[in-house]
Amino acid sequence: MSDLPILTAAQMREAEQAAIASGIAEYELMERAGAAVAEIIWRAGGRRDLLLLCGPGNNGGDGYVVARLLRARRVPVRVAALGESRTESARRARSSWGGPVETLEDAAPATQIVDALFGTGLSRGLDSAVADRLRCLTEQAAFSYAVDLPSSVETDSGALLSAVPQFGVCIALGALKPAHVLHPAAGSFKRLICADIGVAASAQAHRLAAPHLEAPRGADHKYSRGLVAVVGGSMAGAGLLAAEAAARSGAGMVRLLGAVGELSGSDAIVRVKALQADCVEAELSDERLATVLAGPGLGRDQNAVGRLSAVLRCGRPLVLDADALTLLGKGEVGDIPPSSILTPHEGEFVRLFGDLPGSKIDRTREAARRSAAVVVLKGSDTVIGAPDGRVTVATGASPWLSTAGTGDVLAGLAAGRLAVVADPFRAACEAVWLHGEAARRARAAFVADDLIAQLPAAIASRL
Ligand SMILES: NC(=O)C1=CN([C@@H]2O[C@H](COP(=O)(O)OP(=O)(O)OC[C@H]3O[C@@H](n4cnc5c(N)ncnc54)[C@H](O)[C@@H]3O)[C@@H](O)[C@H]2O)[C@H](O)CC1
Ligand SMILES: [K+]
Repeated sequence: MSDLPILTAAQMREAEQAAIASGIAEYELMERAGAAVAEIIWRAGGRRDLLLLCGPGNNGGDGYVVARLLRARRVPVRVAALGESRTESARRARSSWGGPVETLEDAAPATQIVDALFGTGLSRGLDSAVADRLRCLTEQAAFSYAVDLPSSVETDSGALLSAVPQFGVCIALGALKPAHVLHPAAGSFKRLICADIGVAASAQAHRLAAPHLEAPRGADHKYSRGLVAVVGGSMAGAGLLAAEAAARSGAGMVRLLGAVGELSGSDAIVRVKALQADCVEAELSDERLATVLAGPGLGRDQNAVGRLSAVLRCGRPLVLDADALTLLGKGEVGDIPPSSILTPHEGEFVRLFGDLPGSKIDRTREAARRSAAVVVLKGSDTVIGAPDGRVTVATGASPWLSTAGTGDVLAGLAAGRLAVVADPFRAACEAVWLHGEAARRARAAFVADDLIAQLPAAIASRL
């Protein structure tokens, strides 16, 4: 998996303009885009009959290039257009096609369908007749492709501006856009391919890539590999899940602070009785501690407030999750220490940061800037933001992860990786990737404990 750049529509236009300024003609970019799309379709579909739906802008222009190139390979191609072409490049591509152009209403279905109606220039939802026709034709095709983006998705937010059919393949041109990684738009295709069209795209946002992990060195010992303290609480099972994940994250040692003797679990986890804030404070004064995690099963009563306050004062890099985030959102405890990792779900995020504007990427980036912490905004599209503006988005997470305790596992993993690598953004990225990989390996109908069992293999796969 590569860390592909993610560009907004405006950033993509800038990159395109820079390419044009460097001497590549705009029409040449359209030819490259069309050639990349045609090649992908040709390899998968060969000479199966194909219907191209072309819109009025440059996305439609790409479509006419695809039509011409596949016709040259003797694919039976038909083209249906939504009105006249409105850009110079699109008119040139249409006249180079030179073949018949049907209307969308009259076009008969085909084995393969290509949606080149709208790309990054879509400004509003499709008219209902157009959306209906696109859905019907796509559903009747055996192979379906969206050029750059499925028509109807908002490029920068991933929102659906009108109903979108399910496409087989989406071919992103030049770079990924937020809609390729953010839901619901990212759920409107089964497979995503990013085609290189020779436009250099540098971005602060990337798709999360598989990490490169390091094995311990010969001279390492349990403290040099990272000592993690997990501050448990009234719901002891959640704290134990997090501690178990931290213990299998590559860290050297895990201490679970809370009630002693209530739960089973790995004997490698050192249980320390620490029910009151002063006991927690004393335990967290250990100089060897690399990271402290608080939140899973912490509770929200006055005792929890006291213990969390001790955590926030302890001066170690923190991972804060669940109840810790809720208490922080209520303003009942101190501020978030810098260099922490916060792992909110949507509800916790809104309680902490309010209703921020923009896409999930924008909101996460802004929250990280405001809190000076790494923010992991969880979901089917988990976004990780750093205070300096870097963002990664994890795609393709197993829907089976929507089960109790998986958030506790992620928080424990983040704390463990933070203890190992001492860099909160890197640790958060590694934790999210390993969590997704453990879920992939656990396959279906798993519970949170099963993810923990998969962690050593997930880590071994990246050494
Ligand atoms: N960025 C690149 O490097 C390259 C991009 N290519 C392709 O170009 C499109 C973007 O093209 P653009 O002309 O800006 O926009 P669209 O084709 O998506 O459509 C704009 C067109 O449509 C009108 N419009 C918008 N919404 C609607 C609507 N709901 N109903 C009707 N009409 C609508 C709008 O007014 C414009 O007229 C990008 O995605 C790539 O596919 C290149 O060809 C290669 C380089
Ligand atoms: K499209």
